[in-house]
Amino acid sequence: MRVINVTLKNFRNYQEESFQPHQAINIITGSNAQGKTNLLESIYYTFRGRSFRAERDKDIIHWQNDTTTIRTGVLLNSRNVDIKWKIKENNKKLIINGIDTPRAELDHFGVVLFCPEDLYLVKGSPQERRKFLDNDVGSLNPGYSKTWRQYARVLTQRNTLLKEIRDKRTSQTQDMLEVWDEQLYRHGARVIYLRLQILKKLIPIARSIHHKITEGAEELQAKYLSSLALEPGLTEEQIYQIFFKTGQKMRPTEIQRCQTMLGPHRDDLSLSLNGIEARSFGSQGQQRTVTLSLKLSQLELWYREFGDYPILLLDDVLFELDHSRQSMLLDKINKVQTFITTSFTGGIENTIKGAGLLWQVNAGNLTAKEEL
Ligand SMILES: Nc1ncnc2c1ncn2[C@@H]1O[C@H](COP(=O)(O)OP(=O)(O)OP(=O)(O)O)[C@@H](O)[C@H]1O
Repeated sequence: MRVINVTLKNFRNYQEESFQPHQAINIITGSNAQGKTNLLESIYYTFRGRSFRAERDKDIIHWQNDTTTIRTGVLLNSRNVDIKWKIKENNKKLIINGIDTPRAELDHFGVVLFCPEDLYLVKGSPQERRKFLDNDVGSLNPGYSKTWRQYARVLTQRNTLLKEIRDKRTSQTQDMLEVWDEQLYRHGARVIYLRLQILKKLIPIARSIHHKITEGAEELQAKYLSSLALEPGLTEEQIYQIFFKTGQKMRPTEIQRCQTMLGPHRDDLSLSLNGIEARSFGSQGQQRTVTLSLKLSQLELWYREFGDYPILLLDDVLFELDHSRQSMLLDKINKVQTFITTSFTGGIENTIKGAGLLWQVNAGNLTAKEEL
């Protein structure tokens, strides 16, 4: 998969910009606050239909305008695809090859992002790891995002109903709750099942990459921690049955607390190095390496599943890695179209000679600086 061209109109500080990236490595350089990350954000938005850092779509629209468009030409399985997003404050439209298209069509386009905030995946709260499960792990199964959205909708509605029942503000009885429970258990079991299926393939790849990066010094262990008591190897139906039984017992407490206490929104991923929890005991460098192994394993698994590599976006992270990790990363991505932002190239131009293009961003204007 490859981005052939990008045209931005009123996207962040880009009023009108168009460029044809290199098929391999694109290094986007420039001083602080010029628009390097904005550029990566536009590529990420193309494939995910949302930003990785803006809470609201309004924030990505140029301040003096009310609409932004991102138009991206992509080569996917030898087919040219024209993806266009037209985004207003409260309304966005996806047009693929000139036709209005549902967002789910994008599940077939792969993008992996590695940015400084990803370090929280190891050292942050369980919520950060759930973000990883939903955005990164989930993207490896077309269909996951739809299931997750269905679950999230049911969860919100159920929590509202729990509160209304507790406050006796509703004539709806617990029968109504049963309707939501059924949907919660069904969608929730599917979310957990899909997560487990993907992790079963992803974790061994991450372990092997981590072993290689650390030259055998560290063994990475990753384990899904569920709020339900789950044995390994369960079917989706078995997970549903367990969710149903445990959920029913938990109901009185849930009404009291107005909260759904069990389900994938309460789950976590445990990450350890040589048997020691990476979150509390890993050094910054070790935590960064775990994140790197997990990101690289996504590239690899995407390739195994779909026969092609996704697009890789590295936002300000390459130069935070030590020299051997940088080399390992550059070595792994030689078949992957990559966009790297940095305000300091650190001589990388010499390492990747012949395999890319150096770009310069200045106040929302992008120019190709030199062929590497
Ligand atoms: N909606 C918007 N409209 C216009 N300009 C915006 C908008 N949102 C952000 N900007 C501008 O974009 C610039 C920041 O761009 P970006 O985050 O891409 O910087 P960067 O080049 O990656 O910087 P750094 O090296 O510091 O990370 C800032 O100057 C900011 O004022």
